[in-house]
Amino acid sequence: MSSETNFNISSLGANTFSSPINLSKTTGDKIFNFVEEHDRILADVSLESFNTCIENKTSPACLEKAGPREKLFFDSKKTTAAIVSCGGLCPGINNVIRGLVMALHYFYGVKRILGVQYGYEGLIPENGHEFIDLVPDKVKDIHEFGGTILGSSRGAQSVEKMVDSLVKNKIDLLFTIGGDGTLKGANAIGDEIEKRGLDISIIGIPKTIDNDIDLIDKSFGFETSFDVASPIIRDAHNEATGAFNGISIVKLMGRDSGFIAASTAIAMPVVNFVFVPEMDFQLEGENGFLEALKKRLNQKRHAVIVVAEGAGQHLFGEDSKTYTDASGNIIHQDIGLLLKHRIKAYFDAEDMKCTIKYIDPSYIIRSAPANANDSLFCNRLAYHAVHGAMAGKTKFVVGRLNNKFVYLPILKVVNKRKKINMEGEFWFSVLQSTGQPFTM
Ligand SMILES: Nc1ncnc2c1ncn2[C@@H]1O[C@H](COP(=O)(O)OP(=O)(O)OP(=O)(O)O)[C@@H](O)[C@H]1O
Ligand SMILES: O=P(O)(O)OC[C@H]1O[C@](O)(CO)[C@@H](O)[C@@H]1O
Repeated sequence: MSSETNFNISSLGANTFSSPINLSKTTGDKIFNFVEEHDRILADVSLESFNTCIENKTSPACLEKAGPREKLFFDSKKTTAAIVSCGGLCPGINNVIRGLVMALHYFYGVKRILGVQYGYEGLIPENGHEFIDLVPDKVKDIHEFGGTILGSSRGAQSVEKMVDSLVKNKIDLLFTIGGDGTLKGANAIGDEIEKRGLDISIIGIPKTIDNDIDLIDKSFGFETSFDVASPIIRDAHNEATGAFNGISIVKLMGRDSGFIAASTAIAMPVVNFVFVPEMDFQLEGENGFLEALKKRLNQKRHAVIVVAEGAGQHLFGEDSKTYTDASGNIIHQDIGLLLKHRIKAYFDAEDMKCTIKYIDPSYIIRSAPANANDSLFCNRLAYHAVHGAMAGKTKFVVGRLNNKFVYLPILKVVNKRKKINMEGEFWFSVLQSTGQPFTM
């Protein structure tokens, strides 16, 4: 940022709370200077020391605690904010949008807040998606609905054109709500802004139902996903017990990480087998899954199987064609259907009667409204995102880490995906709950 003007929030008169908040009490006396902060996090802290810092739960000195700052970089009277949501849907996006608008409007008095429609596409004028004016009245009830009132999209857009659009529309803050693709995009926009020497802040609010964003404790919407999946598993169990050798297969989302499938299995402990992308398993052979399933049916006469969409892709063979979406993400083949067919063929060959039901509730789960805990979480994320933005920070994400809300450089969380540790105690809890063999 070129200018070093610091606005003191109490002198802005922007606070509409009836009793003014004593910011120095809530923040301590630390005053952040935009340029120094930016350089310190992105240049001076190596990934290695950053990671050590994260592992050090007692005093993570290099992690910057989120929250209001005593001095602000942006003058709220002249500030324009924009919000964009990209990638797949996820419970809680509307809560985040609502939280951002409310915090910007009521806490800081930012009156010009623009909603960008249909993801990054909406920042390219040729696409013809108009901005929406976001005011408290417009967003006050949107937490009741799943999805995103702004719409979303996948697919590459010109970073230069997006920055041109930010400049043309006098946007000072861009809040991006999305997964690792969106965050990489946000960082690229931030780089272009830096190259041009502009005073625009780019903020990321990590969104993915898969919970695969690295470092942070959890992403919003994840908890709702297994909350919504749990009664579906209960019903799948009813289907399985309703037939002799009844088998229910439920496919849940999880492109690269199986957190939804694994967490659902623990939350609704009627699941007998879980398959996640992180695991290797065989269908055939003495120690393979089909033998284990036969054993289970002979003992209990029913079985419930939960499979993450990215699991078992090796079973399709190396020659099988892979498809990608508009953003280049792999679209996995239908593992639920493959399991159904292979199980049926196996038991036919064994001359063993069975009834198989295959249930795929993926999109129903993803488009649900946030549960209470996620609603609370989304609100907190939005609140902290606004404070970091108004203090002049850029190219950062807000997230909860070791139970504290912190600001992290975008680049640190998109380095790799978070995955289930197959040697870790979380996975052992899954094995304990399902009773499935350690290896198959
Ligand atoms: N390196 C990048 N530079 C610029 N834009 C990017 C980059 N990577 C991804 N994007 C853009 O970010 C947007 C969202 O990406 P993507 O479709 O992969 O979803 P996502 O944010 O990863 O969410 P989900 O977890 O639902 O997949 C797309 O418009 C995509 O083109
Ligand atoms: O079909 P869509 O909307 O492209 O999204 C599917 C993908 O979205 C995700 O939920 C990530 O947001 C993945 O688990 C899944 O592969």
